[in-house]
Amino acid sequence: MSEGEKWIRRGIATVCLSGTLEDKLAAAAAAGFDGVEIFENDLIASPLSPKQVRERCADLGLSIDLYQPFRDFEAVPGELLAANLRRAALKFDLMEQLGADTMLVCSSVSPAAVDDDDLAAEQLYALAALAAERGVRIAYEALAWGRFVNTYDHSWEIVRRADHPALGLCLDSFHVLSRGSDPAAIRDIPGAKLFFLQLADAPRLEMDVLQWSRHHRLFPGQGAFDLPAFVGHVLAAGYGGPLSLEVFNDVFRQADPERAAVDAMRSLIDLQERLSGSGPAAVRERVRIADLPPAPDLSGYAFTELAVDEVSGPQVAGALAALGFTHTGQHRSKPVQLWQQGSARVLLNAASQGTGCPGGAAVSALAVESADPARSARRAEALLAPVLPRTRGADEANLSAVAAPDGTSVFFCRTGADDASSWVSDFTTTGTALGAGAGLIRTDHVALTQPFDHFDEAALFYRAVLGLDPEPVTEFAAPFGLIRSRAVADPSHQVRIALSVALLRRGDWAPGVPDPQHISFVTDDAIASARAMRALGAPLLEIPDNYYDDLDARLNLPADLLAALREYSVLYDRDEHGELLHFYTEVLGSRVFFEVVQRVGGYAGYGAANAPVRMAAHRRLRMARTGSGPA
Ligand SMILES: O=C(O)c1ccc(O)c(O)c1
Ligand SMILES: [Mg+2]
Repeated sequence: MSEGEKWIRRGIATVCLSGTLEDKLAAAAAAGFDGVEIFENDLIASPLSPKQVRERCADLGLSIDLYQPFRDFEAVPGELLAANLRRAALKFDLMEQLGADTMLVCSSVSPAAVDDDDLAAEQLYALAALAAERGVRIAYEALAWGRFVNTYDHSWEIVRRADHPALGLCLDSFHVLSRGSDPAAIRDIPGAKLFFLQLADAPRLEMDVLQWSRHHRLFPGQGAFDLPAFVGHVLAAGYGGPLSLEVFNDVFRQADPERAAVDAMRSLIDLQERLSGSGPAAVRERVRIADLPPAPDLSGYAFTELAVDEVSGPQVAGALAALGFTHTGQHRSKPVQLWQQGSARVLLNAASQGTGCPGGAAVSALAVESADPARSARRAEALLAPVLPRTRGADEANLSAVAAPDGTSVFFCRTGADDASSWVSDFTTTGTALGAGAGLIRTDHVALTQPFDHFDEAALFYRAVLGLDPEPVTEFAAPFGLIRSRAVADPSHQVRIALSVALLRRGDWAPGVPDPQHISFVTDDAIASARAMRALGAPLLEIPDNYYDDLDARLNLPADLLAALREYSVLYDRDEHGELLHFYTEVLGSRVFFEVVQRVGGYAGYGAANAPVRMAAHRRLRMARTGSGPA
């Protein structure tokens, strides 16, 4: 077997990407794909002749793995068959010029089709015979909404009956998994009959399957389907073609194609890593990516960094002091302060440009404690994370950082090490964190609102780059629109990142905090921390009485607990594992605030049920401050 055949090839359908055919091909090549599926409409709209497209692809190092889709062919009355075969013959001419040897035929949705498997098989045989004369293969795909053929086992039954060497199957994970078919039986199909494999993930939705497919597909790892298991079956059956993405998604179709293609490639690298972890050795070897180091264990946050300016800097510093933090260090060469309490560390960086607006503050970086920071950085690069250029003094730590899709820098550190990954020696000591402060122990999570167009990309990025596990998507009704959130966390829950997004693009009426972000710290006694912080003058967020009356009605908490929660404006939630007591500060600068959480008995969530109350409280304060509305 040659090197070229040993490693599985990666492809992408042009329909996944935005722009003209030329834009799409350039983007696919730049992201490192080996091949493309050419979507017919992209070709039709292109000024390039099929031969020129072939040349363009060759120049870009792309093979044309599939021409698609050819629709409404099979099981029609005789007079229509002739027309369909003529249509196919002309497409075979085109494919010859393109240099594409496989044509996708989707199961018919035509009102002219009849429910007759023998007729479908007979006509597909005729098509395959014509194709074979032209050196072309037919890959028959059951659309989930096909009129009579809408499951993979049915499409296989027809292909099996037709029994022509130029006729095989195209399996599309969306069509198989959206219908709830058991993919395990794919293993029983001869590998040589699996001509093509299209991959798409999707969120679990209860809706019409065609709408679901045409608008909501996602790249593997971004949705709810078990793609590693699915692909595992297909490879175990002996499929030898590419892993090819076919994702119809409203957002991706409007996104910068170069960026979307990178997101797509990252999804395949991640999928290959998952596949290489189990299954037969021969399959594992084919999908393995040699230069992708496994994710090192993470043991927590080294620090989080806020970009501040001369207005927000002192305001945030004052708030941190009142939360019991100590200003323990000053950067040797930059206007960066280190604040610490327990192992919770916050940097205030007045040098970066990233505050968003005058007087604003924003999360500019998060730094994780990695068992092997250099390996973490190599992994991030292998997953196509943009490596950030760094300016640093001669003897300062050489921390590598990458940029997440939302612009946040991600650093890999080992705070206790005596090498470059320990960043603390870049700071001169300005104070010592004495005692317990106000009881904060470490950072619990960082919550980042994502740009609408990059939510799914960001979740996959953080998950794959940092080796985190996704938590279920939750959605809740908030005062200014629905919010979707999804957290990702390492297996031991030392690093949690909570991502959220408004379900629709925001309009102009956006009176809430725009794109809020917060950093959450752990206490083991929320009431005591709130009391201590209040005594220090911390700007804690007040929660209205209605909230506590409702808590009482819903949960019947012990009276003294309820009274303490109410007195200190501490919120409460419960899940099947335990309880959450948590409270917030006011917004500092334009969008950032802090949270304190006490997780009791393994509570796993983030208090989403309370987020609307928090949002309304923040809005009330904002209006009171700016004098532009009722308090
Ligand atoms: O939505 C469609 O029409 C369509 C076309 C081609 C495909 O491969 C597919 O999965 C869906
Ligand atoms: Mg398909």
